[in-house]
Amino acid sequence: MLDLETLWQYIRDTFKQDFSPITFKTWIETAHPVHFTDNTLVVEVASPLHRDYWKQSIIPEISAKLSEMLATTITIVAITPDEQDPLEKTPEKTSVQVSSPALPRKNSPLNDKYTFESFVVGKGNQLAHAAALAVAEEPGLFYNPLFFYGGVGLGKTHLMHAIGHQMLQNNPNARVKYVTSESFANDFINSIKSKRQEEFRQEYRNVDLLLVDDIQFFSDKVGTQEEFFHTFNALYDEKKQIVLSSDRLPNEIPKLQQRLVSRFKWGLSVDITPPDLETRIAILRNKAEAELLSVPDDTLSYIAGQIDSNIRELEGALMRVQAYAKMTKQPVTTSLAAEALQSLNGQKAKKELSIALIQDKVAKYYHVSVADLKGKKRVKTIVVPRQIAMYLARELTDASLPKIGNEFGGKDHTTVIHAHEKIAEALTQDDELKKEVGKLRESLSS
Ligand SMILES: Nc1ncnc2c1ncn2[C@@H]1O[C@H](COP(=O)(O)OP(=O)(O)OP(=O)(O)O)[C@@H](O)[C@H]1O
Repeated sequence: MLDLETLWQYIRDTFKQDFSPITFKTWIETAHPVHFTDNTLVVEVASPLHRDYWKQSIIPEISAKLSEMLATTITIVAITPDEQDPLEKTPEKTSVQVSSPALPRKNSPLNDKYTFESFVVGKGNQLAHAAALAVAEEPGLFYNPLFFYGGVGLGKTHLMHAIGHQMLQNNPNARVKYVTSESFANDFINSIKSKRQEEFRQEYRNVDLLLVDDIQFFSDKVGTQEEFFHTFNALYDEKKQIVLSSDRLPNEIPKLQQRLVSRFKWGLSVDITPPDLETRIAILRNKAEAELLSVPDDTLSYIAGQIDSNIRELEGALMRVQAYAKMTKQPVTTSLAAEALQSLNGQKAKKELSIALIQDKVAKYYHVSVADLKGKKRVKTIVVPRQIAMYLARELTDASLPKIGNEFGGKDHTTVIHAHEKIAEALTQDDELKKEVGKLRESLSS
């Protein structure tokens, strides 16, 4: 049976790919599903302007897509917050639906697409995948907490949802809660404002599995960290499974309390690194199959060769090729893919010269962390890579000196000038350094 949450998630997923990010953000992200009864979906939109646009443009698109995919007609009605929900027959219902706004999200639903079945295992994520599966099968037993870390768009969220799905499949009564760290923080703050802290605690502590995504956003949030510390302890003591994700290791998250850092290390921390070409091709093939697209193998290889770090971008590229083929009414071929991705490559080239990328490459090359490059440590093993990264940022980007200083943890522009001079000078004398910087330059321009 199709329910409101599943249907809405489906609509969001589909249109996130079909619409441009700005369209998606403006029209879909601002809307909320209200009711789904008798094949009629009521959606609350932000304003009369939104409603009119929905009527004219969004509803016909969604309806067409839904009837194609579900082989049934779904009527969609858009209303503004001031308008009466047409499906609401009794006043009592109002109080059920529009309960106090204090704790708006009870349970962020899991994304149906993010399962173990749809996850392609390769070198970069093998360990993370195995740990995820172990935790899903035996929650609270092996690795508690399980901590995923790694770059953007590499499948951390996907694996977290997969754990949730698997656990529910094994035990449909399991209480699974997935939130981003920001939702956790918002819920916590709202609970204080509305004096519902007890309710908040019940919600977060009476679960069998708590998944908290992107916990790097806890940095700086002192009160939230305090509350999370107690949530963590309560769950841990009850042997309930905790799974966390971040773009870096716990001890690299700025301003994360030491006691949280040490607790996060109690279990297993496992990183996810960018997939190799073979894995990228396999991911694309899976995606093409799931979306019922027919894409020749050499075209999949071509697309996989174009984007080598972020799987979200990789999937986006495939969708772009598909949309381009549809628009120009041509079959998907490698040359068509090359045409479709041309502008993307332009953007990529620009992005390759971003300071963040320079920092990333330099950090990896010298086996230090990006946090160290941005930090204040004065040991030589960090100072030299930091100065090299600043030098390259000055040489290879158009960024101003203050901007570069800012990107290095808020340093003064004179520090950047000093670093640049120092390395420029050293390069005239030190052949080894010259070689290293040459290699870095090369890797940044490839
Ligand atoms: N191994 C994989 N197999 C199939 N799909 C994958 C794999 N890894 C990532 N994806 C897909 O790539 C997209 C991005 O993944 P996800 O959102 O999980 O990344 P993330 O690491 O959580 O990123 P962020 O740091 O931005 O939160 C998703 O659509 C996901 O399904």
